Parts: sequence; structure tokens; C-alpha cells
Amino acid sequence: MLQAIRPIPTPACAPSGAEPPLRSVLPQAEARRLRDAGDAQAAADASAAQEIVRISNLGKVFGKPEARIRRRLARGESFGEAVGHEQARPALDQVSLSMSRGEIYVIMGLSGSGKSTLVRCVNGLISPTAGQVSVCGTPVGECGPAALRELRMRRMAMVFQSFALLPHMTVEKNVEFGLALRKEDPAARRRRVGEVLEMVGLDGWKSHRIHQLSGGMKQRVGLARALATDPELLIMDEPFSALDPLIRRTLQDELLRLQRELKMTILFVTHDFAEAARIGSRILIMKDGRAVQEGTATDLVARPCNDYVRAFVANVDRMQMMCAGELVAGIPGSQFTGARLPRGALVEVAADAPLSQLLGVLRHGAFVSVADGRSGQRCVVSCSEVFDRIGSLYALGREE
Ligand SMILES: Nc1ncnc2c1ncn2[C@@H]1O[C@H](COP(=O)(O)OP(=O)(O)OP(=O)(O)O)[C@@H](O)[C@H]1O
Repeated sequence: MLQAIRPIPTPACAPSGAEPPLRSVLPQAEARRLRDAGDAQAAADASAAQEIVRISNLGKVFGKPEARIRRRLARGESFGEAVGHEQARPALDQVSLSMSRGEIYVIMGLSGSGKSTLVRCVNGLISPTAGQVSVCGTPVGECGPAALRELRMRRMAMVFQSFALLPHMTVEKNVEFGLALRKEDPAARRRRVGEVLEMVGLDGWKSHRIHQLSGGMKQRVGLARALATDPELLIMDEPFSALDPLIRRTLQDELLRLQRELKMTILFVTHDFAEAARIGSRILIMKDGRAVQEGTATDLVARPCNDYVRAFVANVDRMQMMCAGELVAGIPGSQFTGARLPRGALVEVAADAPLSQLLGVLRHGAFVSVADGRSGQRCVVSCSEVFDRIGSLYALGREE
């Protein structure tokens, strides 16, 4: 049973809807099995199916120089050469990245670093000057208006900082908007609206109008509207930035829960490293249109590549940020394996538990087991190895 996020109480709560379907995801194990069986082509296909977004050498120059740069590119100049000759300042400068199914990929950077331009190239709102974007295998730049509409209607959905809801319409009308555009049957639409409102904790609120809701509730409606179409890619452009810190944290937690349950693939833009670290599987830091460094939050904190990244991660509480699984995976020689442990033999902590929880159990024995609920694997390490790893992370942070 899918667990709905904590419902917002209403005077008269509507009865809960049918259980929302869990979407199928191509299991990593299947790709591994095919590879092991020597079926290289099938394995390559399986891993391509895992890739939801591929961005290759994306470049964007706004304004008059763009046409001249395009002409230079057509004559065989590289993007760097063309931009140099025209003395242009690109909003995006040869950015490449790849997003896998089921991950939350965070893009962050200071204002003007190119985050929104990148997102607008992904959803086809603007055309890049150079490079390619493909979403679920479809090259966005090659789509005509009809194919682009299809891609936006069926494959991706957006959640905006400004909510972008229709303020005088009901919650229900807002949530079913994408389904109505797809001309889906009204009964199926109503059923789906009931399901997603339950998922975001708003069952019972469907007849309220948007202007009657708080900011946090409006963003739940925005999320429900995006989930209603069951997109392969959810793009969230600073979705929680306008909310107060408590609501923001609650919605981050709820997004994480939904992501785990629905295995959503999310491209998430934020200014805030603490937010990126809480929710991101990987984080890309951008500056002046360039990709400066990509990695997990732990990578970026432990090994910032320059002062710009160091400034982003400077005030991060490492203990809050890291989870038990990430910490033990960084211990030299540690390994997650399928080995079963005798019941009660060791203290066990979930891999996604915060580090504080791991530290809390260390006094109960000389070894601790960290269990990854998704893969069913566990990693056993000694308590002294855990302390050494924490020490080395702090030392790295100080040195750099
Ligand atoms: N339509 C446009 N015309 C001209 N320049 C633009 C346009 N859109 C963006 N830019 C420029 O491109 C660069 C990147 O802007 P972009 O909005 O992508 O940054 P951002 O990281 O999303 O910033 P913010 O966090 O403030 O939204 C900036 O220098 C901006 O001025």
C-alpha cells in the first residue's frame, strides 16, 4: 500500500481513494543479469532505458550574437571558438550531464549561473545554440511543435516556485488540468485527482479554491497536478524557495517519501545547498553557465574542487547531511553484500538513517551493520572504522 503523505485535516475529510498504482521501474539487477549472461546488446539497451535525460555539450547564447554564432558553428567552429570570436557571454557553456531513472538530480548555483536556462532547454521552451538534450530517448531539438507538446504532456511535468496555479479555480480543476489537456475520460480524471490529492495529503480539499490555501498547500496542489499525469521526468524549479523554513522542510520530507514510493525521476533546481544535500542523489554546481562540479553531497563537502564550491558547502552540518550508508561506503575496503546475519547478532541501522542515528548505536558493540532496504544488502563495519571515517571527513573539510 502506498503511504500517503501526512494529510492536511479538513472539516469533513473525503473518503480515501483507491490505492495508487506503483509504477514499474527497470531493475538494475535485470541489467546486471543480462550483462552476466553475456548479452552485451541487451545490457546496453537496459542501461539506455535507465537514462531519462542526456544533455551533451549544451550551449546557449541569448540576443544578437546567437545567429552569428550559429553560422560559425555551421562552418565547423567549436562553440568555444565561436563564442570567443563573437566575444559573447554564454548563458550555458558546454554543459553535459546524464540523469538515471529514479534519481533526484539537483542543479544549483548563484543567481545568473544558468539553472533556469538549462531547465528551459530540457523542456523545450528555448532552443540551445549548440549541443543536444534528449528526454526518454527523444531528442528535444528535433521535435516539431506537436511532438514537443506530446513530450510535455505525457513525459514530463513541472512544479514552479510561483506555483503557476489558476487562482480562481478549484483544487480539483487545477489538478486535472494536464489530464483534461490530454482529453482523458472525465471519470478517469476524477479518480486520478482523488488518488494524487490523497498522495499529497490534500484529500478533502478538492472543492476549495486556490486563493483559499496557504503557500505550502498551494505547492502540494502544484505537486499533485504534476503527479496526476504520471510523468517520467518531474522538473522542479525552486519549488520550495518561497515557503517558510518549517513548511519547506516538511515538503522536502514528503517529496523524498513520494520519490521513494513512486521511484520518480526529478530534476530539481535550488539555491540552497542544505536542501540539495537533503534531497539530491547527485548535485551539479553551476557558475557562469558552466558545470563546475558534480557529485553526491558528501563528495562535494569532502572534496570541493574550488573556492566557489567550497563557499557553497562551507556552513553545512556534515552530521545532518550524511546518511549512514554514505558514510560506511566511504570506509576503505567496506562492502555491501547479500550475506545474511544471524538475528540479533549485531546492532543494525538503515542505510538512509541520518549519521546521528549511526553514532547513537556505536556504544552498543564493537561492530555495526548498515542495511540497504532497497537492495537487501548490508555492510558490516567496526565502530573504530566509523570514527576514523568521520575524523577524516572533518579533516578534509578543514584542509581545503
Ligand atoms: N531571455 C533572456 N535574454 C537574455 N539573457 C537572458 C535570458 N534569460 C537568461 N538570460 C541570461 O542568462 C544568464 C543565466 O540566466 P538564468 O536565468 O538561467 O540563471 P539562473 O541561474 O536560473 O538565475 P536565477 O537563480 O536568478 O533564476 C544570465 O546572465 C541571464 O541574464
